[in-house]
Amino acid sequence: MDVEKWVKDAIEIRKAAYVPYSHFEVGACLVTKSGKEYLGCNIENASYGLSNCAERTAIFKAVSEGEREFQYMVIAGDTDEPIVPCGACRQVMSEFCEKDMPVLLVNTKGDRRLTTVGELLPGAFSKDDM
Ligand SMILES: O=c1ccn([C@H]2C[C@H](O)[C@@H](CO)O2)c(=O)[nH]1
Ligand SMILES: [Zn+2]
Repeated sequence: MDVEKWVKDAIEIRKAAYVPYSHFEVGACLVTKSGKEYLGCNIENASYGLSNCAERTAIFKAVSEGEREFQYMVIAGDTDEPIVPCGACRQVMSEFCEKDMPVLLVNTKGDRRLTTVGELLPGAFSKDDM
């Protein structure tokens, strides 16, 4: 567990964010059980609703490369309190990550809040509900 590196990398990847509309840079570091990092940033669009959050960018990068087993996620933003993920990202995290997977929410000042996928979206809709 190299949490300090994952935090550093989540903060750093914010530089890649494409945010001409919100100017709000977000970074995410998703770590596989084998220890590989997938980094994501938010990518906006002139058609605002098509924007993709940093968390989903990281998850979709990993899944599209064949990864399915994840151990940890860090999400970073320049927020007063540790950043919180949106509802869409909570649902996508629930699809691919175990409920007890730790999610570390951070800001650039160094504040941190450790939570889990299940705590972020209790009662998530899943394949068992169909
Ligand atoms: O946890 C979050 C919250 C917001 N955003 C993005 C979406 C949009 O590009 C910008 C403002 O909402 O921040 C993320 O990427 N992750
Ligand atoms: Zn989101």
